[in-house]
Amino acid sequence: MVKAKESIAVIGAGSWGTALAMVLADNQHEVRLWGHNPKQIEEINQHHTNEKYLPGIELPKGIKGYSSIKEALFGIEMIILAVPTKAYREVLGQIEAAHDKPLTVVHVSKGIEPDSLLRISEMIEEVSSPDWLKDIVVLSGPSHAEEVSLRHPTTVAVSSKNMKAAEKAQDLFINNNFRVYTNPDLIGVEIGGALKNIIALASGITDGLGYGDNAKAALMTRGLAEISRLGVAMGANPLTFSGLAGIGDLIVTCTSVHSRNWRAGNMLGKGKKLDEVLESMGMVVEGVRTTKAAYQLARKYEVNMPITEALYHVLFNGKEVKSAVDLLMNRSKTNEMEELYNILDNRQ
Ligand SMILES: NC(=O)C1=CN([C@@H]2O[C@H](COP(=O)(O)OP(=O)(O)OC[C@H]3O[C@@H](n4cnc5c(N)ncnc54)[C@H](OP(=O)(O)O)[C@@H]3O)[C@@H](O)[C@H]2O)C=CC1
Ligand SMILES: O=C(CO)COP(=O)(O)O
Repeated sequence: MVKAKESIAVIGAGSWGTALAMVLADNQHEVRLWGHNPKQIEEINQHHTNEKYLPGIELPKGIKGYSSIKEALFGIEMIILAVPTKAYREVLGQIEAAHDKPLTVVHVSKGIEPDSLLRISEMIEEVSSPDWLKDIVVLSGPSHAEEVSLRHPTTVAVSSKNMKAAEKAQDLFINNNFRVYTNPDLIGVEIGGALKNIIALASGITDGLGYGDNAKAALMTRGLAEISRLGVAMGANPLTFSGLAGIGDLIVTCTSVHSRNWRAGNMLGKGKKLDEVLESMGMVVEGVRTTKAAYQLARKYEVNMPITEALYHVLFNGKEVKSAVDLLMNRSKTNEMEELYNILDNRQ
């Protein structure tokens, strides 16, 4: 596949920003990786490594680190936004002040903002002036940075209100190891990627409690049911949840030791306190804030989300993990498919 060489700025030099910079550099694009830690940028430029976030990985020489966002954005028309959700407003403010040309933003983060209850693309739209923001694309799917950086086969989906912009992102990233699909359901792709982290935390907890595969399969299946219920109430296409940004990402995050959400949950299940767990991680655990946001969204849309609710009480109200599981198992009996039938009836 012959591709046009582009100049692209990756904003955020953590694990995911760095792994995606590698994919773009492998595709021969000029890649500027911006991070706010000058020492880390020096390491990227001098040693071609990012040891804190991708230990043992040699970065392609085509990646150049930048600690000045103004320099990183000079002449640039496409950025990849790869910072934690909670940093978006601050970083978008810096981009607005430093941009050179109108930008297409490909966001690759997985979260929902608590209280405002905005999806990431909505937050970008709210914060950014149309003077500099051209299009917003989301890239999401089952993709641990550690495996992408080893060039192991990975599949993701891209979506946007403007599918031409999504197709452009597909062309920039796709290669023999990194297969990119388009999906026109922006809401579903963002909701699936964000909410699977809640179920990954819960799966880590049941693993930490010593429960087995039955418990995890139950969480994943019933978790997907409640993610779909909320997503559909918010306007998503139910089919998206059986795709890469839905079940795909749920599987990879609930079953992999690479997942920071699973690992954090595992420590909670073993009896550690949330504060000490988050301190020991050294990387973002998006599922914690997303649990709060999803709990609030469930109330707003009057959708039943028992796993999210149980986890919310564990994380924010000091509920014991074991009693949260007992509570879930002792809910009043129900028909597995009832709510699905209701959703389908309402859509006719
Ligand atoms: N890692 C993965 O496998 C995947 C992650 N994602 C998503 O990508 C997003 C980013 O995650 P990931 O890269 O893993 O997170 P990491 O914790 O690995 O890295 C986060 C990066 O963002 C930087 N950062 C934090 N706050 C700011 C700020 N205010 N201004 C500038 N930079 C900031 C951090 O800098 P510092 O080092 O100074 O803290 C760090 O470089 C998340 O939403 C995550 O869910 C999606 C798919 C896969
Ligand atoms: O989103 C991811 C894989 O698709 C990464 O998950 P964690 O943030 O839990 O590591």
